[in-house]
Amino acid sequence: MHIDHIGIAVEDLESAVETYEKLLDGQCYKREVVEDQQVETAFFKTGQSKVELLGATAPDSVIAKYVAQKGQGMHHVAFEVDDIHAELDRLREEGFTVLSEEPSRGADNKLVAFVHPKDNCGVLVELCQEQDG
Ligand SMILES: CC[C@@H](C(=O)O)C(=O)SCCNC(=O)CCNC(=O)[C@H](O)C(C)(C)COP(=O)(O)OP(=O)(O)OC[C@H]1O[C@@H](n2cnc3c(N)ncnc32)[C@H](O)[C@@H]1OP(=O)(O)O
Ligand SMILES: [Co+2]
Repeated sequence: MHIDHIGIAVEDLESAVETYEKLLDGQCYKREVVEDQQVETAFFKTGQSKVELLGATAPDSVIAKYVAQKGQGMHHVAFEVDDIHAELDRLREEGFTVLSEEPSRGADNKLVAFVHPKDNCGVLVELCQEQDG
């Protein structure tokens, strides 16, 4: 298991991309809309991990709700795993609240699922697994 990315909720994706291009002295290498999550993502490489900027694509997106309540900032940490189904079963058995029955399609050709922040010392955790093809 390793940290795949940190997710940062932003108000205005264009302006956040400009800021992070300056901050990290590098280009955003990928932009992708993920309809299931009602977000647009912008990715930056930082060594073996990534920074994922997240802008809402709809007023009822979880990102719009988060930014309205807490303002822009760190939204989640994502751990890449080899077998997301096995890992979710293990976490359920340990008593963690997994936020969906099944993983769904995330950005960057990954399957993703989330664990409630109340179980992780206030941090929303994403698990992700590379999909074939
Ligand atoms: C692009 C796809 C994918 C990828 O490939 O990387 C992504 O990253 S998608 C990212 C966006 N999607 C998600 O976050 C999906 C999972 N999240 C959820 O299901 C919800 O956001 C939530 C975590 C269940 C919270 O939703 P809800 O219960 O409706 O929100 P509330 O506003 O009522 O909050 C309840 C409680 O939880 C605290 N909270 C909410 N979000 C976070 C957060 N990101 N980090 C830490 N804490 C969070 C919120 O403050 C409330 O706390 P209390 O007020 O103390 O009750
Ligand atoms: Co993410």
